[in-house]
Amino acid sequence: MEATASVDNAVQAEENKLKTMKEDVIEQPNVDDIEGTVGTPFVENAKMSMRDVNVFYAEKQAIFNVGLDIGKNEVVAMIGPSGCGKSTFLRCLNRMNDTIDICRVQGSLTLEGQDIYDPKLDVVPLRARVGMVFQKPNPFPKSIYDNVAYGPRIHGLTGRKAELDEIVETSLRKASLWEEVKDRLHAPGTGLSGGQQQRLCIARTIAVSPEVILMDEPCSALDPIATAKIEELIAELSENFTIAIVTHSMQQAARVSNRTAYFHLGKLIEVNDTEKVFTNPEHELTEAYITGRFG
Ligand SMILES: Nc1ncnc2c1ncn2[C@@H]1O[C@H](COP(=O)(O)OP(=O)(O)OP(=O)(O)O)[C@@H](O)[C@H]1O
Repeated sequence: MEATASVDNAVQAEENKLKTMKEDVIEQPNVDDIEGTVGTPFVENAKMSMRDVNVFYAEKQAIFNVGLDIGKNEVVAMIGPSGCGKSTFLRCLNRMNDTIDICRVQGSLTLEGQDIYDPKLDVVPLRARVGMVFQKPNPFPKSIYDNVAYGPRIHGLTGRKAELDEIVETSLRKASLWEEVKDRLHAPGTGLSGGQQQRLCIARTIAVSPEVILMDEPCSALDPIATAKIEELIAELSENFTIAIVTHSMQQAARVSNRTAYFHLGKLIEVNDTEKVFTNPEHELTEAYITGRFG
């Protein structure tokens, strides 16, 4: 009898727990019901300014009226559920979406006041000024040296060997890779570990002296130690560069960024100082996301 009662109690306790959890879960809102962005999407010393940005893949709209500034030497993290448009928005910032035929970008997007969608603007120098590091490290099938020297060569930054050597060394140092590779600069870049390859890709981006670095989930293919190295590096890089990073990891956003932008269903819901977003979010959707309560 006693044993049955204690089983009943345990079952009841479990049911109560499930009920409370269910009450905590919130339903996905209708995209049409979300209006505007709360917090501080705009800053005074903006390096890049985006206003009324709408993005379509053929007929399907992926980004709705997004307005956001990225301040000089700031690290802005973009977070949100899968498919909310983080990567699409990031790729607008150096016209990477131009490579997708069905993608249309509308709105105003400027770099230091210059319209980056001006039809007269050449995207090659734009992509040097606004460099990009991808999810999966993608070194060229060339030596470590040539990976880093590639950009300066094609952009004609220097024709002199000594200067190129200097750019390669400085870029590898800034990417915290120099000590690990200085004795094998002519070995293939693809022979490095995943974390080293990603730092090589960062060195390659830095080598053309970008002003802004876009990072699209730069650590998602890396182990925790390699991830920690890249996160440390992001903090160092922010002294000289402006950085926008898309990440699935809320811990990573909290560790590396100054401001965090929360996207949901293609809308920018909240932008605030990172500490505020993770400790005292202004919008209920942000709170639901960071506490893992989406149904
Ligand atoms: N090349 C494409 N063609 C058509 N639709 C696309 C394309 N790329 C993205 N989309 C759609 O646009 C929306 C936003 O996708 P996006 O990849 O920007 O989201 P995300 O937040 O970065 O997602 P994830 O976190 O899963 O990478 C999604 O509905 C996606 O299916």
